[in-house]
Amino acid sequence: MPASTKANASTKVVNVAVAVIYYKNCYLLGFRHAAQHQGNLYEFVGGKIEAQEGAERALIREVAEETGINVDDNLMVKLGRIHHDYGDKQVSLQVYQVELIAEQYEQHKLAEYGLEGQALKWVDKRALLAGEYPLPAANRTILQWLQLPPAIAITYPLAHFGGHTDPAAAWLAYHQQHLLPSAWVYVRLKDASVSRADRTITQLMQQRPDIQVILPLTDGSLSSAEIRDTLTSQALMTHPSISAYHLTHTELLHWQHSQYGQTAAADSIPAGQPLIVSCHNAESIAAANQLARMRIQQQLPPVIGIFVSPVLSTQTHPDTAPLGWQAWSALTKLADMPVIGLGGLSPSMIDKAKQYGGVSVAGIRQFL
Ligand SMILES: Nc1nc2c([nH]c(=O)n2[C@H]2C[C@H](O)[C@@H](COP(=O)(O)OP(=O)(O)OP(=O)(O)O)O2)c(=O)[nH]1
Repeated sequence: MPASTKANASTKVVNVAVAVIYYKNCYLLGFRHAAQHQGNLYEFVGGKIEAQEGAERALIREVAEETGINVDDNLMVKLGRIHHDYGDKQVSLQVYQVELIAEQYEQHKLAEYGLEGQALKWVDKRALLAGEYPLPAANRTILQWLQLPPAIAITYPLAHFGGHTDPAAAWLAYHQQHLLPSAWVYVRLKDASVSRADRTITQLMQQRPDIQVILPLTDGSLSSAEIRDTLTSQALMTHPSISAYHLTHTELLHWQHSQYGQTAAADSIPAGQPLIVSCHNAESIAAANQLARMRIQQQLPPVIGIFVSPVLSTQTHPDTAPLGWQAWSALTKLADMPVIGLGGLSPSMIDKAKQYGGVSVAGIRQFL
């Protein structure tokens, strides 16, 4: 093959549809043949998207061809899109979660081989996420996405306890008591006093070591650098329950603009933890996609989700017009990472959120 043709072949991006098939806590993996690209590794069922074929159609076809499972009528929820450069091949994975119904699982749970002779294995979610099954490098991001729970609680702003003699103590007592066991919690006070925010958040994490914490990049009105110096003090930085850092819509757009000039905002984003970002429109989702691509390229922990809000009207933002489910659903389609519904929702609305393209729901009052 002439060198130029070889170079073109290696830069051509292969579009792949990937199905994360599961029933309850059991996830289906295939095993790639030694001779295949990324051979001798486990994989989620999937394959190349053909010309003129959409990702979802390709997925239905590949799942049927490889496993015999007909997922035509199953709900598919898009998790995201990953561009990965393996050096010898570039792939763009379009990843969907496909939940089987009991009958489908019963029918296929004992199959040890797929229709193409490949080994199949149903594995426990915990073992999968713990990395017990070696997968291609691009799948690291998928495993991080799968950590997201169906519901995320958000703490009340400190001002909510403004009537108390010691609002921080009241905030702490309330959340210490009301957070559900092992809950994922976006812990923020929306308070201008950085030292108070730091102290109060640390206390909550000490009192409730079971919770998984999403920390604000900033809290109150101080600059990213100041809060990071305080919030990422040794004790907090190394706390095992920090699941992610959160960027507000404003911080995200600030990051995007700083890409082309001063880099202070870019530098203020922690490199060691996954991120969750707030978006309200197509522009900020495009910025979140850009940030997500950069994190993958730099092999940093990924953007594991975005809050897209407000889905419905809320008491906290009575003047903001809600998106409504249809417009929210249109926005979920633009995102290259899992979407979390926020605004006027309750944990019981998770099924509705999935039907409209999200993977989780979040909120304050209904989630505490
Ligand atoms: N099916 C699947 N492919 C994955 C995953 N992760 C990942 O990086 N890939 C990559 C490996 C391959 O380069 C590509 C999948 O393409 P494929 O399975 O249709 O293609 P292949 O090269 O193995 O097969 P072929 O050319 O012989 O048809 O995507 C995954 O979880 N599932």
